[in-house]
Amino acid sequence: MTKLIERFFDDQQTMQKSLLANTEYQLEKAIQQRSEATLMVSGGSTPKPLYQSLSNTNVAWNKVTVAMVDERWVAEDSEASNERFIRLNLLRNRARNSRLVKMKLPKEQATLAEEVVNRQYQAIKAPYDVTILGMGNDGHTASLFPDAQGIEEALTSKERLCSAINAKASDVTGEFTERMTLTLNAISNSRLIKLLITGQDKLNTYKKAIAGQDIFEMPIRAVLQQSQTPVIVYWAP
Ligand SMILES: O=C(O)[C@H](O)[C@@H](O)[C@H](O)[C@H](O)COP(=O)(O)O
Repeated sequence: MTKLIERFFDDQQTMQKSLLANTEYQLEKAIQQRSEATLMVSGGSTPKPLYQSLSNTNVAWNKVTVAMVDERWVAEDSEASNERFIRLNLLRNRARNSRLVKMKLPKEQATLAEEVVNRQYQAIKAPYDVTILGMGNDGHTASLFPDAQGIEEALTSKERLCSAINAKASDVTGEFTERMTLTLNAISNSRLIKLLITGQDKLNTYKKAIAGQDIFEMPIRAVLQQSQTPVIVYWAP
């Protein structure tokens, strides 16, 4: 069982403040100790305020590699693109000098890009310093969706860092079922994982996740159950 640290707050503002301070500290510590830092970033609405505030901090951003945790297989200028979201919210202000490792390549299908994306991710220094994750009420994290095509390999491969995923269409995926995602193997190879969730529904989902075992039913369980890396769960109503 991994070290699960639950940091539950009274409101989102206090949560974001603490999250910002801790993330900034982790990046600065990494730069001090190893002259560089790696920040793995998810899409989703919950980390948006964190990214916006982080972009204004005094971290030595030219020493930071930012890499995508997951991506929808859409054009880079699409509103559904996580890369676009990261460029608009994080890679600006002082953080505009950081290096971005993207997942979306000009290939028609995610599966056709898997090999090259894996090679590019192999060049990122690991363990990653901070990995930011979200969670959906279907139990997905990153783009590790229950019942998706490719999920078994993404949760069990010991070599792969990134996997192409074809999710079952649902309210959560919308029309964006074709994805690229970090594998569990890559996510676990972090110094610290931060899971960001808000609202009562997500709290209920989280409680259901920690109460059960089946990682294919709720892929977030695989992150909560791994024993390699501490996970800090940030929650606010
Ligand atoms: O591309 C994405 O959408 C994400 O990387 C995904 O895994 C997200 O983190 C969760 O769906 C939670 O999203 P919210 O923070 O918007 O609830």
